Amino acid sequence: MPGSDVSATKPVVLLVGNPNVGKTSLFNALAGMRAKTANYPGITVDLRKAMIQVAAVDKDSRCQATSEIELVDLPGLYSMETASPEEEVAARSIRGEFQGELSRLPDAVVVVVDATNIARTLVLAGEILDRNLPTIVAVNLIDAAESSGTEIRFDELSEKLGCPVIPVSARKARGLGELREAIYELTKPARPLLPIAREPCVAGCGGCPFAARFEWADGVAGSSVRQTPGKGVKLEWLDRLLTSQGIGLVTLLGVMLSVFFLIFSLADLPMSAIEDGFGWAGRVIDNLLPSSPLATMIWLPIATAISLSVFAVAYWLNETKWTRLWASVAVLTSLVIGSLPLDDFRSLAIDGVVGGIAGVVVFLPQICILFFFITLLEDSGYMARGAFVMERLMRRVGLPGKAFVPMLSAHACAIPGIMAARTIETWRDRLVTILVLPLLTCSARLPVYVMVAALLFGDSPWQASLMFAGAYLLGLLAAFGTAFLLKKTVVPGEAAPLVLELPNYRMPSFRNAWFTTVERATVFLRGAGTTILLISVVLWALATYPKLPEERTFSSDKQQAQAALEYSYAGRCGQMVEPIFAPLGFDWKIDVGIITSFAAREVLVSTLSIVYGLGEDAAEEPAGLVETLRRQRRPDGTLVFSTATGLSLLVFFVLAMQCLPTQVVTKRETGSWRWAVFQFIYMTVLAYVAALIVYQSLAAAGYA
Ligand SMILES: Nc1nc2c(ncn2[C@@H]2O[C@H](COP(=O)(O)OP(=O)(O)OP(=O)(O)O)[C@@H](O)[C@H]2O)c(=O)[nH]1
Ligand SMILES: [Mg+2]
Repeated sequence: MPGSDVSATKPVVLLVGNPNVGKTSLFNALAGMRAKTANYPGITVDLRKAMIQVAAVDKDSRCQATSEIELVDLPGLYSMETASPEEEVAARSIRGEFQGELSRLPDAVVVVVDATNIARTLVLAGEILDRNLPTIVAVNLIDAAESSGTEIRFDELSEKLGCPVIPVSARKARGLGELREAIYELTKPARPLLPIAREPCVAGCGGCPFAARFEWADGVAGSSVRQTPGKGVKLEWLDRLLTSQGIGLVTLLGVMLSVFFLIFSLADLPMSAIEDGFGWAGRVIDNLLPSSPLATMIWLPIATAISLSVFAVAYWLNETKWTRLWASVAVLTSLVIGSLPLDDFRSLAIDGVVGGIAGVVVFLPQICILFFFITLLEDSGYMARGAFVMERLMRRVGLPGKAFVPMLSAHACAIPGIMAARTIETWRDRLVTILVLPLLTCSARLPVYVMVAALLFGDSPWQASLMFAGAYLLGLLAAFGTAFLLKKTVVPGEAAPLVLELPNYRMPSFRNAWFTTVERATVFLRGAGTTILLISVVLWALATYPKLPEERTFSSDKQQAQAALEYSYAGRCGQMVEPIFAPLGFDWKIDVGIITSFAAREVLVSTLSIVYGLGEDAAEEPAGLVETLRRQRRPDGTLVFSTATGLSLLVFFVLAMQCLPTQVVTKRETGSWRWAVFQFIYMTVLAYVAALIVYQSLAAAGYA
């Protein structure tokens, strides 16, 4: 957790409010952080802390006085009478009962309310004010309120509430200085005790306290908020359409299809630029390494010299502690350089390292474009309408409505999705959600989808995006089908419905979309530079050694390269499992990719890049991954990547469980390996059978 090295003596200030009022956005703006925000409720499920400076001009001394406070972002809650675990996290912190670091009453509470919906979001403020904690009300989203013609008299509001009221806009960074000042005043050491000039918010109600609170909030809002007639945009008709069973579903499909179309029409240019870049890097390395026979002879002493100097630098680096990791990498590299003959080293650098990394990184543009648009959609409020449409279908198959947010996160990666399933109250609902989440398309599958789309439908962005949408849909249908089967067999029961308040439409923030995209890209590149790089080097070694005996001769270089590949460990291994995957249309080189991709799915593309790259004739014009794959032929002369094989490979990757970290998290969240093993067997068998059906039926129809 960021900033957890917090001293207990600093004042603790809580950010409290209804879900989706912009608490996390305000937290990010005040603390300079980038925690996840989105325009639907239930994004924050745990508390998050940061130390921030608050300051004010001291009235007596007339100097700027500063102090440090601990700001805590909480999950949203509607009332102190909580309904779900994440609301309970927030309520306990307010009551000062939270075990661990927050085990005392907060020094101040900032209640965040939504300027576009004051009456509803003030209800909680009333409840907090009745607790007599030092409170500030921050009216957020004033930018949105202004543009919809809502006028708020903040002085009057402050008088009615009996506490400071600060208008802010987390998005536009307005009012942050005033808020900091107000926090400073409330938390400064010698703070005078403020008399409470306010009637308790539920005074005089003999009946239902909830009704009284709503009435009170309506009264306060009614007297201090004015709506300019005709200015606010009423979009109820749109919501009726977007959440209806028919049009809503069609719209959701259309929106997703358009995003996929954008991916394929925009990514072409950056993708070929990256491909060219790696091609250029390969040529540079090739030219840098000496190639004359004499140089080959003296390579060993040169390599030893390079190796020793790298080692010396590594040793020196090791003295400073933080570079130990890099020093070990350098030592390892120096050993490899020193021990390889020149030609092998050339192949390792060009085919193994550059080829392996290039195979994955070329798909970066697609991933960036996807996340950019999805974040914009989330922020606009549209995704919450999508949730509404999906919720009805989900409940029918036994998935709880609350599974929607985990399902949305699982489209980046199953692991945060499984963790987000913690918000689901009942064990049955949580288990079903956890078991089906890995079937949804995570970003590790994207390179495989894009590769197949480029192979089969390289010239038609429309067909490519349809295929893409089909793959997403297949994952979703498989998840629904599995949930339904589970409901009928292993974990029977009815799922709980979701009470979801539709958030207002908001102008999406490009800044937020940009940062989310950069974050996803960084995760992806870090993977390419570490895991994928390591696997690529190991795979290169397995596909290169043992070498063909010298005495064997071949009629062409291409034949020799093929024979060498078949003779290697990877080749033998691939040929051994060939009979298992042959009915799915895979040749033994794809099988090597299937085996390595159980480490991480995207390793398939780097593996294919290396294995097919090594089998190429060195004299032939080098090509990018997709072009290389497209020209591969089987021994009988037919294309390896026919429509049947391509789609069978795609289906296998949509459905197979090929992610060890996810399994570990499933084990942790369900408390036993039983469910992780169940998930693995179930998904792998499903993937095999589905790919088998796809290949055999397409082959029968003449597409093999
Ligand atoms: N226009 C505008 N939008 C804002 C502002 N503050 C937040 N938002 C948007 O409101 C949405 C919700 O923001 P969050 O910060 O995730 O809200 P939250 O209160 O933390 O939500 P939960 O964690 O789900 O309770 C996001 O789409 C934000 O971009 C603002 O000042 N102006
Ligand atoms: Mg939040």
